[in-house]
Amino acid sequence: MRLKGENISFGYKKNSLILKDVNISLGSGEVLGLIGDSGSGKSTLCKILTGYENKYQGKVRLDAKEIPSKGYNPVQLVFQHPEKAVNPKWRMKDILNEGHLVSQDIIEAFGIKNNWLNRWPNELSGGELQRFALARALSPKTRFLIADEITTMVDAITQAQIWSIVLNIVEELNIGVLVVSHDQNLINMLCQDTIYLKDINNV
Ligand SMILES: Nc1ncnc2c1ncn2[C@@H]1O[C@H](COP(=O)(O)OP(=O)(O)OP(=O)(O)O)[C@@H](O)[C@H]1O
Repeated sequence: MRLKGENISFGYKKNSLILKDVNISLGSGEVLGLIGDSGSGKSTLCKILTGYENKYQGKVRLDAKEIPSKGYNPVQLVFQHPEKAVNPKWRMKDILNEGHLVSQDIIEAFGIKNNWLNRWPNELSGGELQRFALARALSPKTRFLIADEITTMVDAITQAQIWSIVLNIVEELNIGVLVVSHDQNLINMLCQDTIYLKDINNV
């Protein structure tokens, strides 16, 4: 399976593009890096690839098809701020199992402790919350993971731990991953290939 963005152009305002004719292609089981200056549109491209932003020009295709707009999204986005991706009025066990019942294997792989499950989101650290966000995103129905600065908020040891867990799971499930980061060393360590996004308004 292949996720492709073809000739993607997008601007938040009329006559002011942020992305211009961007092409990106990610296959099952591949780990692709996306690097670029701050403001070059990396997060915007992530939202387009996952269907959260749909007023763009160009095509996003999963094999030859559009990403389904209803039901489970096989292209899952996890971003830098897990606290913004969860309902603050839900307990962690409900957040975790919102889309599907997350397997015990995945819960254990992410080191999610039993006593975290009854807590509210504001009772966990950013790194702990991110483990929940990733555990629920890596469902058996997920085909691609768009990882937008997912470990920027944690220390180097936790970063290495989280990525090692993610890479094991995506390998097992043959999921393709887009790794978005400012950190060239991290990208070099994780990715087989990298694409660079230029800030088209600052060249
Ligand atoms: N909702 C929005 N409305 C208007 N402009 C926006 C919106 N979101 C982002 N932008 C602008 O679009 C540009 C690209 O933002 P984006 O977050 O995609 O960049 P980025 O490459 O991910 O940046 P960073 O590395 O700093 O996170 C920036 O100039 C930003 O100010």
